[in-house]
Amino acid sequence: MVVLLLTVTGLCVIASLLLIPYIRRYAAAGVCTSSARLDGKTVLITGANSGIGKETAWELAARGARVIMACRDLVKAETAAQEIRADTGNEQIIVRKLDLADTKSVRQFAENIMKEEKMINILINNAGMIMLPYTKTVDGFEIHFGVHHLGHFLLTHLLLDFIKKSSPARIINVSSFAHNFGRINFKDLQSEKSYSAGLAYCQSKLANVLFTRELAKRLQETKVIVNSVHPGTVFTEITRHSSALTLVWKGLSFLLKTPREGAQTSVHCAVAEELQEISGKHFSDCTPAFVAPQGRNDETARKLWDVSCNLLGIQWD
Ligand SMILES: NC(=O)c1ccc[n+]([C@@H]2O[C@H](COP(=O)([O-])OP(=O)(O)OC[C@H]3O[C@@H](n4cnc5c(N)ncnc54)[C@H](O)[C@@H]3O)[C@@H](O)[C@H]2O)c1
Repeated sequence: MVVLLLTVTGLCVIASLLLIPYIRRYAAAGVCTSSARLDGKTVLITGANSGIGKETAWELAARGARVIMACRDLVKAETAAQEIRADTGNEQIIVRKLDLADTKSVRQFAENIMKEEKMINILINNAGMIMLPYTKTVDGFEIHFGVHHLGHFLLTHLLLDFIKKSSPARIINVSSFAHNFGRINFKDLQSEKSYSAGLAYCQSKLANVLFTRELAKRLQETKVIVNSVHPGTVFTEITRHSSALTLVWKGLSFLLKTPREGAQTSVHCAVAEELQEISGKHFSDCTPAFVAPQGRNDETARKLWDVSCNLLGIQWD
């Protein structure tokens, strides 16, 4: 019994030590130090009406960018846009409807953007959620995989030629440290045989890392770079679907990053001059970060790409 208790305590201590760098608020280490301006550039951010996305929009608007906030809820998005316009004095904040859980909405959105806009210099695939009970997207995909991976995969595919024409350009996929606990279960990608909301989240965040890796390879001859990001553990409303997780988040809030701090790594990847040639990497606290072995597997990345194309009925060579 004593041995068991000591072992469990020891494991908890080791786990805490390993996790501390990922949950602790880095007052200085995680701040984007670049002073690059984005006047004349256009940025598109998904899920920009709250949390990390909203603060990313604020930061990039303050640097002079035209910011397109791609959101599900137009009322919330317009309220957030008004705040950003008032705070930054930048009137170029555009709100557009996008539901990543519906491929028709993604297609309509991309079509409208390419008609309305002259360029997209920075695409930030940020929208997300966690701990939903088993839910399917409009097209029948498991919600975490469908929104985080397939929705953003399709959006990027549809906009890529337009982004290439706007280059130099950058794509940022907001993933998570949670990718470390993920596995791509090709035998049950939609978690129909067994479902765990946590594992579905981890699988989808691993998919973000693998997508980044494969896309970077395919963009080698272009002036478009793509990187993934762990924003830190951030006190946002992302826990809204789980009251237990919301309690934990509130209890730990003094340790967690604020949304503004959580936006820093996305901002860094979007603007830092020294990243102009850096692609296919993963960042945390504005520095290159560890990628789990399953996130570095080229065969899995290629297979996931092909399977994603099949699921979405698209050709993307
Ligand atoms: N908060 C954290 O600790 C943390 C840690 C690691 C990674 N992340 C990632 O950061 C990103 C932003 O999360 P956040 O913490 O700011 O949460 P948040 O809930 O504040 O913001 C997520 C946004 O995504 C939007 N969204 C969700 N589903 C959508 C859909 N189908 N179509 C369009 N928009 C949709 C929401 O409306 C919301 O505006 C997510 O990808 C999340 O996985 C967050």
